[in-house]
Amino acid sequence: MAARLHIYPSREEVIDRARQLILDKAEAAIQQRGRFTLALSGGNTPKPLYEALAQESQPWERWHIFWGDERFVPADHPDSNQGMARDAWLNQIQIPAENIHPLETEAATPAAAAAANEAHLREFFAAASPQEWPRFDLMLLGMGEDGHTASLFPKTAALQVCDRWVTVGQKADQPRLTLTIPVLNQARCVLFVVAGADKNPILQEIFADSSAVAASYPAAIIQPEGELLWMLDGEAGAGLGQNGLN
Ligand SMILES: O=C(O)[C@H](O)[C@@H](O)[C@H](O)[C@H](O)COP(=O)(O)O
Repeated sequence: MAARLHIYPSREEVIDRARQLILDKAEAAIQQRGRFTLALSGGNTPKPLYEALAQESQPWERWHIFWGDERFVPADHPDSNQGMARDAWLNQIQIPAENIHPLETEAATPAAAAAANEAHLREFFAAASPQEWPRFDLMLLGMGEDGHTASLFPKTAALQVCDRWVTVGQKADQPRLTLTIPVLNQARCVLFVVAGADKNPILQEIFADSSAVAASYPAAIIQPEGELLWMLDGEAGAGLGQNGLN
């Protein structure tokens, strides 16, 4: 499905629109399937979104929270994506502990952690065969200045992994855990939330350049069968047309 791109004047409005979209997707998923499976992104951009969600009144017992990626650090480490989302949101709401599915980093090595987390996901999604893929209701993603998303960094081996659900990403010398491209592309809806002028050059390449280089950026490789929505603030989206949301 083609990307729908919308550019909002301010970062605050992007966060508010993203919040509303998440609530809309949650309501629909719960009505249709009895639960809402949401995978979170890390970094700085989504923190105010998580803080806004902490103010909502929702049937949290129907929500299941996952992460698209995680730094290979303990949950109480300042770099932990899990830790950031718990502090900003999950510790403020009545959600059953078993509904929170972090990418655990307790294994001895990143590869062992990737395998252990994949086993948990396969059990949750009741995957009957190795060829099955999980279908998250909503995959929330950010994008780095280099075009990475989740912990899928340009020119890394993780981009070639197409037979696993979870693999090891590599940011320079920092190992990470990340869902793989096939898993991201299986999501019913992928929502990129990107803000700031520093992201504009790479967005110009991704959206205004049909070259193979632009298509090679990890964020550009995310082409789900379901919905693909980009929500940008004015700085990130400067010079880009918009074809999207009302
Ligand atoms: O673990 C992470 O850091 C994220 O999952 C990563 O993919 C993030 O979305 C981008 O790096 C953008 O980060 P900012 O929002 O901080 O710019």
